[in-house]
Amino acid sequence: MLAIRNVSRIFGGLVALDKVNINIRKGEIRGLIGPNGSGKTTMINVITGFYVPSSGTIHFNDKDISGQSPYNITKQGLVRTFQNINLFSDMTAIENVATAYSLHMKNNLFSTVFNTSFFRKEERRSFEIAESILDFVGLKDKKDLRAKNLPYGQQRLLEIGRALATEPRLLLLDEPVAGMNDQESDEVAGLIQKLRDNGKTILLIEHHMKFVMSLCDKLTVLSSGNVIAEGTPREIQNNEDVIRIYLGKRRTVNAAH
Ligand SMILES: Nc1ncnc2c1ncn2[C@@H]1O[C@H](COP(=O)(O)OP(=O)(O)OP(=O)(O)O)[C@@H](O)[C@H]1O
Repeated sequence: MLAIRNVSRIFGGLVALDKVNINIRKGEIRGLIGPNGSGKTTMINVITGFYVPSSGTIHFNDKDISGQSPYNITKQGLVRTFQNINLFSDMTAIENVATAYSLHMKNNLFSTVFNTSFFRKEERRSFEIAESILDFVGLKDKKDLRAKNLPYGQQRLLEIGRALATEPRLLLLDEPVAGMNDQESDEVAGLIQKLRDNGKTILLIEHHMKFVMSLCDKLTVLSSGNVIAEGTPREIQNNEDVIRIYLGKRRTVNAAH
């Protein structure tokens, strides 16, 4: 579904990604891990069009998307969430999701300005869809609360809800459980599994080892812009190179976090 071939990204003299190859199959949950500064965020930014690759290609469903704008890439079903909360804080939960859906559907200016019956119908539909998405992410009973009044974990769930409103086929989650307690991260893990069961493909960056090890089908490990290992969580836990790069922090990858 996603084929990253020989992708490099250079900032000045710094090689943030060095001829990276990654292939992601439809329906898998892939984790991208690696120490700070190893190139994970740069990889997501390159995939989603926020950065243009210095060289190499990215194909999504067999189509070359390298260097396309983030807007165009999102429209094709490759959608991301951000490390930091990125909600309309004064809007309610349902408004946040409905807005994301409407923007995705792009009501034309004419119908918006003149408030035609078409627009009113579309608006009703966007709220119906938003409600079903909130139900899916477990926030239906919070739909009328302002985003800023939700606890942190629920704000992150709402962000995933906003991403779902743009009808992704491949969802990229940037540190989805950063700062969450165990119960909150279990909820996110359950949601990601449910997404996969509904036909989505997931690529996630996460430092929380227990989370990625229990959730992901396969892991790709970056170190200094290079893929140093790829395999099942069990294979990665036993990989000498991976254990070595994590040794500075903890004794084994398995024990981390
Ligand atoms: N816009 C930029 N300009 C210059 N250097 C950058 C830029 N973005 C990233 N880098 C550098 O590229 C390297 C990879 O950074 P990146 O943020 O992708 O790593 P990361 O694995 O996501 O780290 P973390 O886990 O801390 O988020 C780092 O050395 C970083 O300083």
